[in-house]
Amino acid sequence: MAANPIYVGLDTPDLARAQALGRAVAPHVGGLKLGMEFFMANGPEGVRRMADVGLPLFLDLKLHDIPNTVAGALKSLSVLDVAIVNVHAGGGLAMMQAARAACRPGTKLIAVTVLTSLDEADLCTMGVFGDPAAQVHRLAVLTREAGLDGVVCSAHEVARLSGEWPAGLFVVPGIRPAGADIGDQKRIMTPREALDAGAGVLVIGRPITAAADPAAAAEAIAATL
Ligand SMILES: O=c1ccn([C@@H]2O[C@H](COP(=O)(O)O)[C@@H](O)[C@H]2O)c(=O)[nH]1
Repeated sequence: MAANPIYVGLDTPDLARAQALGRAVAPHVGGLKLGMEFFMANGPEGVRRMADVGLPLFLDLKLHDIPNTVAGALKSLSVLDVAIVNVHAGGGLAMMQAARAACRPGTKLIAVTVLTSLDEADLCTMGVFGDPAAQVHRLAVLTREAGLDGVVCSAHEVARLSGEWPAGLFVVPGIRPAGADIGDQKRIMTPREALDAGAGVLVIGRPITAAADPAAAAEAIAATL
């Protein structure tokens, strides 16, 4: 999608910190990802302020509700010129179709399949049995049927999905440079491996934002790609 596939996850409620981080890493990345933590604190105006950094924005709100409600949320968000927005594929086909119809033209609409913080044992506790890859695949097929532009998945599933859906956008979190702290992520891969597997966007948060020098961390990761 982007020449530089790195989107930095700015998980902070602090607008000034998000702006400072965004400006610091801007020369080394392709976009910025704003999630619930940022949006709950700063709202649409915060997103507009982050647009001033001059990079494409991924608004990672993971909308998940009945079709009418998700469509309404996307209509409200359509005042924002963001590159990517998302819903949860677990909301079902009708919800994703309603989201597609309501999404601002020009904004890529993608769906989260199985969170990268979940492994096979976690899925088992929710009554989903077997390798996460099977559930990711089921939800990606549903997402494509609904007419969305791509999915969020881990790097472990992206090779199969990108082979079957050549035009799809594959956004991959759970990215960890070798030796980095894993934190709460479970299905991880290095930036280089994820890119080679078929990722279009690499979502990288703490390995960059928690580094002593975020710009240097972003530059070092970009140099591996
Ligand atoms: O399955 C998913 C979907 C979204 N995320 C988001 O990506 C970043 C990852 O941050 P790290 O600090 O690199 O772990 C974070 O904002 C998540 O909300 C995800 O990790 N997995």
